[in-house]
Amino acid sequence: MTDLANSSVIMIEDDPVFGQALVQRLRLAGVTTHWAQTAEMGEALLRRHRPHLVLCDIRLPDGDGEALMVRLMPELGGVPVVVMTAFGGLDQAVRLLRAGADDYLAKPFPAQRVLDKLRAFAQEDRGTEDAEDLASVLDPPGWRSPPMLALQAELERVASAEATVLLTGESGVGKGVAARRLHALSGARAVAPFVVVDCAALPADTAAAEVILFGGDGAPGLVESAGAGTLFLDEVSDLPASLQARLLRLLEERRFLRIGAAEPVQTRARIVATTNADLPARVAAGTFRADLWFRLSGITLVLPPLRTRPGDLQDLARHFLRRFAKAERSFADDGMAAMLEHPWPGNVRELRNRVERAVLLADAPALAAQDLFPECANRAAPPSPAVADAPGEVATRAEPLSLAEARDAAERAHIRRVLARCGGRIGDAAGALGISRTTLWDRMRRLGVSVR
Ligand SMILES: Nc1ncnc2c1ncn2[C@@H]1O[C@H](COP(=O)(O)OP(=O)(O)OP(=O)(O)O)[C@@H](O)[C@H]1O
Repeated sequence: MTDLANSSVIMIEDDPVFGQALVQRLRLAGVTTHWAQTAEMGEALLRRHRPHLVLCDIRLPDGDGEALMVRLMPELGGVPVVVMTAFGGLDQAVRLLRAGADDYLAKPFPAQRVLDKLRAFAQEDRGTEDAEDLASVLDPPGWRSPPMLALQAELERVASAEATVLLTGESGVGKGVAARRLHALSGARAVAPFVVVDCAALPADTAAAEVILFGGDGAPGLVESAGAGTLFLDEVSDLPASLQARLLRLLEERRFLRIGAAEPVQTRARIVATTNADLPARVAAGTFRADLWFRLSGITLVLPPLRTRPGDLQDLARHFLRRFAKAERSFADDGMAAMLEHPWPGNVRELRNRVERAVLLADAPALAAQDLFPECANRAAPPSPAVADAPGEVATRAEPLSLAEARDAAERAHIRRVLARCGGRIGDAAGALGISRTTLWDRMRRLGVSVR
């Protein structure tokens, strides 16, 4: 991935001027950049996307970037985190490095430094799974059931048209994958860009959002960057009212105005939007424009929930197992039975996360129900294995653990398990844990874990 066209960054930065300049520069380099201006928005973005790099400012209007990162880093699965500090924030940056962040940049810094880091991290092969997911766009696993074959046929039918397509379905069901599949099927369009607009993450400030979408100050926006490709409006129901009007005009006239420009620009991009919200209900409630809904929903394709596709579930589970397991692993009979019974409220995303976690935590080669659904095992036989693994210190105490103690105990137990699985080899364990060797040593020292 030294070519940055397939890479993505989530940036959490509240300074509109610095943030916008950086976003534009990264996007010009072909990096898909999601920008959150608050800690809350950043957390929402990180729960939905696995970027190749997280850039996080330390001071945010609604909280502390340090606390946010310390809380989320364990869930990021090895995605590198680079902290941005203003003058005077060095102490916090150092604390974050100790807590597992990968690097820091002291502001102001040129955008090129971020691009260099992206390349360097990519060479360390610490990228995330989304790029691999893209590879499966040509033949998506778990698209064999009758409803998915019907969806595939519909995508093929509408692929070469220009018409706007709306993809609906529950969260995590694979709407993003379907949008990429549509793009890949669309002939000449497939070699043009596929540009993602994360509608939920556009800045609340309309002018700033308009610059990102339509461009300004001589720089193109996302609509223009899509060229003759696909403009993918993810979670379009989250588009603020002011931007709904601009989008409607774009759909009707196929033209837009760069901010501050006099001449409109024509777009040849095809628009594909997704939503997991009930848009007609939003229209009825007056929070989504009826005319925009009408324009968007001409061709609406619905992705069925995973619980209605048991055959696909098995295919997908095996796909994720192959992807996350380095050694030979399988599903135990009770593991597969439990998966077939589970209602999968988080759909394919939940399945992916459960298999990934089970591969890392389970000791036996065959993943059992308790590895895939540890919350059920814990309910049946408290205390949790993670806590019981930390002898004396916590398991025998009568009063409840503080959050920090519980986190340390779980982390300590997990590091011990992974180290044991890797035969005590620090490099392998760090790789499996998605952290650097230095970070692992540091954590082991702090948590009192030794290599036996
Ligand atoms: N058929 C598939 N093969 C491999 N991975 C898949 C497949 N379908 C979905 N995924 C993975 O599941 C996760 C969720 O998929 P995706 O983002 O497309 O869902 P979504 O319906 O757009 O979710 P949301 O509405 O929450 O944005 C992603 O990591 C995606 O790569």
